[in-house]
Amino acid sequence: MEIVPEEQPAPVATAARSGGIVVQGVHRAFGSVQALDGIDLVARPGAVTALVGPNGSGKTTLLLVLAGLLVPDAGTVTVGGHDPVTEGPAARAVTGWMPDTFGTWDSLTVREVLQTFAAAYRLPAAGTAARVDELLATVHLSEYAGRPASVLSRGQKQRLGLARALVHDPQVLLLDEPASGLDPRSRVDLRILLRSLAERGKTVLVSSHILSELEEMSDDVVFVSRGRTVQTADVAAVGAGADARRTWHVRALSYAALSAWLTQVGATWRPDEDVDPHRPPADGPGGVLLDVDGDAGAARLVRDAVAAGVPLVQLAPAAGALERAYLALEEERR
Ligand SMILES: Nc1ncnc2c1ncn2[C@@H]1O[C@H](COP(=O)(O)OP(=O)(O)OP(=O)(O)O)[C@@H](O)[C@H]1O
Repeated sequence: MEIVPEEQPAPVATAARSGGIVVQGVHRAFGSVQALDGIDLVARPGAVTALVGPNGSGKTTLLLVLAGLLVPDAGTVTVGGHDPVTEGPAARAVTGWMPDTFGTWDSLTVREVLQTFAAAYRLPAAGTAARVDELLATVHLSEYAGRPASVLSRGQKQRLGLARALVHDPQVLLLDEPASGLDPRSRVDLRILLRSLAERGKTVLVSSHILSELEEMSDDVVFVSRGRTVQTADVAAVGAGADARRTWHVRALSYAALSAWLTQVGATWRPDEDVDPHRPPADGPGGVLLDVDGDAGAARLVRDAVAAGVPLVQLAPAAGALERAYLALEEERR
């Protein structure tokens, strides 16, 4: 039985004990580049945790450490209750890993790729065929089962990589940019699949630059920069900054009426990106970007615009909550 010292903070101890991920003070350098510089992270079982940070901030390096493919220079790591360095086989048995790029598996069919991984994880041969069929159906590759894996498109390869990561029904799933190359339908499928895995108690850690997508599927978010964690947050709480001043897209059936009214009431606005500021629509529809104080301010805007006869058709935040939080953090760190 694994013993977690009592003095550890509650979320850390819980995540370590119950099949989550715990990273504490991890360092890893490549020559003179300090890719991880004391990073900390907790990913809970039963939740999707988003790993967010600029290019080169250490996300892939961290995921490689968690997958047991890179040895950290310092710090401690627990994945599904095991240390990937000292308990490699046990950690790998509970970990599914989807890298951002794949090899080509030149001589194997799509089905054989999954059979090979099933054998590597020592799944009982009797159940393998059914498991492989189930996974191929999950990632919508059944019709490609007999085709060489090397001829798959980029997005299809991503989906095969996801099936590969799931082959042994791992407790912990590590996904590096899983949505890149996926078409819109496959992105929705990915989101639904990751949510359902979390609901089954799995620990899902996913890195991506598509913040709107992460916002829809994640429970927690860990922002990293220069190899360190800069903030950890509950995604719902990030979205709850309802009082903050932010930019909205506002669109009306008459751009002229909208812009004239906003000017008259002294609002801070500018033409939206699809409007040519030198030739604004004279009597057609069009939109503006408008700075408004909080959700209450947006509600007042709609009320006043309608009362003034402006034919409003759309009011939407110009960026999602996660994107705003990310940009604000980046701004702070400049
Ligand atoms: N094998 C390597 N050899 C040398 N430097 C490396 C190696 N792998 C990563 N690095 C460096 O470590 C830093 C972190 O890289 P990493 O790939 O972890 O970032 P990332 O956050 O995943 O970036 P991206 O969002 O662009 O995928 C970068 O400065 C990168 O150049």
